[in-house]
Amino acid sequence: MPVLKYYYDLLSQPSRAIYIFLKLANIPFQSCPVALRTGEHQTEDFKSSMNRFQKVPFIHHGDFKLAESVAIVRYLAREYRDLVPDKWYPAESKAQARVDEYLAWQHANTRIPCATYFFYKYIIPAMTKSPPDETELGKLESNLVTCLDQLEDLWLSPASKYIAGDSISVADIFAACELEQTRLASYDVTKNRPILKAWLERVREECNPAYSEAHAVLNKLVAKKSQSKL
Ligand SMILES: N[C@@H](CCC(=O)N[C@@H](CS)C(=O)NCC(=O)O)C(=O)O
Repeated sequence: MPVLKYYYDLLSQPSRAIYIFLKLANIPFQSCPVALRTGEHQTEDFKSSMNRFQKVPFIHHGDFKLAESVAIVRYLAREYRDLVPDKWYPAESKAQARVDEYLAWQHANTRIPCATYFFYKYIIPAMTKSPPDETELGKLESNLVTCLDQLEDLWLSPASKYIAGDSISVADIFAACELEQTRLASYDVTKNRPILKAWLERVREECNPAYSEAHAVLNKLVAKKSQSKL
């Protein structure tokens, strides 16, 4: 098996998801951090030699280069089938299809609402040094609320312990990493949401210590932000 190089930034939600998966599956990899904040991904050289989409996460597996977190997780689950515990991406057709159903759904229905809210409330004000437009922020918050309602109503309720059923899978890792990002925008996704809160606690616990390791930088920034408000 060729060396697996993993390129990521732990402040990126899909980067954390793949990082946690690699750790939980005991897949050996060479760690290749990319600091998005320095813009190192924006050069022509990066585009031609590293990742043509100029985003993280991505992998180089020998000569093979692959981007897009969902494609990466599926590829790794196939390539390292002997290492990866089945629960993370089940081999059985229908169980795998249920995980895939969420991975397809989440792009538009979890990632976009969470990431857009985070970007508008946290990144843009940090860049422009001015507060976000309240009307626009209200619209984005309402999209986020819809996303959380749907996670509870369509995926976790009434009896589903995890996103894809009774067993934890990569679907839960992807969802949790997106939701965690909103803490930086001072949004508590678990407030008045006992189902989501219990699920998130289960996921954190079952994915530790990899989960905490992946979220350490984000947790530090959240703590710094709340201290600056005191
Ligand atoms: N659909 C892609 C999304 C990748 C993505 O949007 N990455 C962001 C960080 S979360 C990025 O690299 N942004 C840098 C930029 O757009 O300049 C995936 O799932 O891997």
